[in-house]
Amino acid sequence: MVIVTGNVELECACVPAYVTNRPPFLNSAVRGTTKLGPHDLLRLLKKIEKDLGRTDGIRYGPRPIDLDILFYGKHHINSESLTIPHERIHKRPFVMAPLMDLVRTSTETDVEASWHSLSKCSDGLFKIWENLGGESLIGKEGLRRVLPVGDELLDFAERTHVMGILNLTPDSFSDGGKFQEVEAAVNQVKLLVSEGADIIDIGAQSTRPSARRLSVGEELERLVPVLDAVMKIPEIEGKLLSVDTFYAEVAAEAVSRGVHIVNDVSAGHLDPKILEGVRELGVPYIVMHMRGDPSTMQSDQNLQYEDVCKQVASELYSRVRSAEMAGIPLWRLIVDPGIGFSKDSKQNLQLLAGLSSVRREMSKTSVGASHMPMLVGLSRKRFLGEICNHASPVERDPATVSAATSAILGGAT
Ligand SMILES: Nc1ncnc2c1ncn2[C@@H]1O[C@H](COP(=O)(O)OP(=O)(O)OP(=O)(O)O)[C@@H](O)[C@H]1O
Ligand SMILES: Nc1nc2c(c(=O)[nH]1)N=C(CO)CN2
Repeated sequence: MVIVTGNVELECACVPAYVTNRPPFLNSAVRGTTKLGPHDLLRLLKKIEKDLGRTDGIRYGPRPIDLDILFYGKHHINSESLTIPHERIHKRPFVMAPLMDLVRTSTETDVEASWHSLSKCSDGLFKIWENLGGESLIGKEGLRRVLPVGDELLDFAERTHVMGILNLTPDSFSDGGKFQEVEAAVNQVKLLVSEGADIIDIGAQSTRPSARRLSVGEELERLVPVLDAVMKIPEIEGKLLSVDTFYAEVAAEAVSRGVHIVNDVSAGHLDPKILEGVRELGVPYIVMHMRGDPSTMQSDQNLQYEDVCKQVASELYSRVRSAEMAGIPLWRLIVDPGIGFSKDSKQNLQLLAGLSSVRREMSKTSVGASHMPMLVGLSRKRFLGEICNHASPVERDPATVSAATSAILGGAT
């Protein structure tokens, strides 16, 4: 397992260290496995830098890309051309920040444990990060956590973004049937944009428990004409589009037609090709929590939780990990607790009221997972009516209802 860090020149991201009269840089870190030895890996990185236009220039000076090896397994290397761990990790917040997102809190493997012991501080990487200023540095001194999407770098910490939902499903439980006609769908998108939507999510497959599963061909037949028409309207300029699909082929077709984000309610479970497909597409991926599939998600077994927040957090994290292992970097993932998917009304409320505890639970496994943008889909879900409905059979603990309501109103994500 190796960790490579890189930064590319950008219009806006982090203020660079060392040389300040150059444009800001986007910094990131990835972990992966390689058959290359450390020096061969360095040679490959140098070749990539060169292929991307880097020429020999001033040390620490401007460059289109810089790739460094931070760790290489448990190895400690000190040769003329290579020092591992990289000598300056501990001095650089812009390296430590993305590195911390990768390091798990419980060191599950010898290799990860060695990264802490090889670092220049006997208390390990977490202490180094804390000494530099830790999480308090984010948002200051030019250091921002961003999600690259389309031509933009979204800073989800800045404000809550609103997603408008367009269902092209005649059998959908909410607005089913209304927007089959392209024109009606386009008008609905215009309305959503005028009402403040930042992202438009288009789905052609119903995830209702009793819905018949559409084939790839059927889904595309519903989706493509609308998508093509929506892409042409001026109102969509500057907005993001996501496609709600669990099929790799639908995701690829939608992205080729201009969609920016793939929203997969199955988090990779329903089509074995989707994780790899999304990796190749290089777009953000919404990983939603659900047990089973839409036809089994509300079974008694799938509704069994001892602590819904804890279990959703840990099951969601394992999907995040699978996505990462399939090659989708953490910075492209958006997590979603899956309100209404394998949860009953009480569990939906507990989850909504406990969104911050979902994050806390995730941070116990991985610092990075706790910082991911979080999507919460509430639109017209049945349990919302039950919050207000006094005749509801749902057991309503007033504190839970009140916390859930403020989560909804306050944009807790
Ligand atoms: N862990 C490492 N990763 C990458 N390069 C390394 C490492 N250790 C030593 N080097 C050597 O450092 C040399 C200069 O690297 P590079 O051009 O990336 O420097 P820089 O970007 O100016 O500084 P820095 O690497 O501190 O960001 C490389 O040619 C390489 O031989
Ligand atoms: N990510 C995500 N996708 C969805 C959701 C949801 O809550 N989250 N709800 C849906 C139908 O209700 C359909 N699609």
